[in-house]
Amino acid sequence: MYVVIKDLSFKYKNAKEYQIKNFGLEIEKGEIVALLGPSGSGKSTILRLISGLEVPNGGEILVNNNILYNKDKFIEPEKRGIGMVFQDYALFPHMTVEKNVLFGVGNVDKNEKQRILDEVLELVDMKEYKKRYPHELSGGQQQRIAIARALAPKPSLLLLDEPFSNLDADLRKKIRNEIKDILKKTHSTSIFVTHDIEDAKDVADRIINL
Ligand SMILES: Nc1ncnc2c1ncn2[C@@H]1O[C@H](COP(=O)(O)OP(=O)(O)OP(=O)(O)O)[C@@H](O)[C@H]1O
Repeated sequence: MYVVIKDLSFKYKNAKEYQIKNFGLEIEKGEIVALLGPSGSGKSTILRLISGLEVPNGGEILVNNNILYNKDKFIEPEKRGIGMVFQDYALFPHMTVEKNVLFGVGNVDKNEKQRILDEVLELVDMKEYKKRYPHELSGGQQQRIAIARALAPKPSLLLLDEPFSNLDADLRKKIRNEIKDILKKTHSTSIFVTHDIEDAKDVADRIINL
């Protein structure tokens, strides 16, 4: 299995109860899994644990046979090679599309950067928008750029937290189909969090109810 999460448990420091108890999940390479559950069920917390933004109280997390967390080991978030897309796009407002997309791309030469930029912008059909700023784009376009930015460093795993919740109903349907195409084209192994069963059905290969 490409992603293995075993017996994960977690409690926020100031909380009385455990938010995550003995959570387990296995994902095949290239599979898109949706975590579906109501508000407060712990969806975002699970993504924070996988990305390393919170430290679990117990369990194991492995991606592609690399241990990201167990009782002896904690890999820092920036070393995990995990891409994230959030509901609020979180593009840097003072940076052009080009700068936003290349932000997380490491030490590669100029030509390689241009190649990556063209490749991911082509993928999300936004090649003409390199020099635009986020406020000059529609909500759906900003979300496509957020996905291009997450994909540019070639992450081993992509986490998407309610990526459609800011979009109106028509756009939402369109974007989720586009995203599914993009994830499948890039063979991206992905975990996608939502409280909306239609989102989950449209995008995911498999739905996990929390
Ligand atoms: N920083 C924090 N400190 C203490 N408790 C927290 C913190 N963040 C979240 N929680 C609690 O942990 C539980 C799970 O929250 P989480 O955000 O993971 O839920 P969710 O399923 O993503 O909800 P939503 O769909 O509303 O975003 C909730 O009871 C929440 O109140």
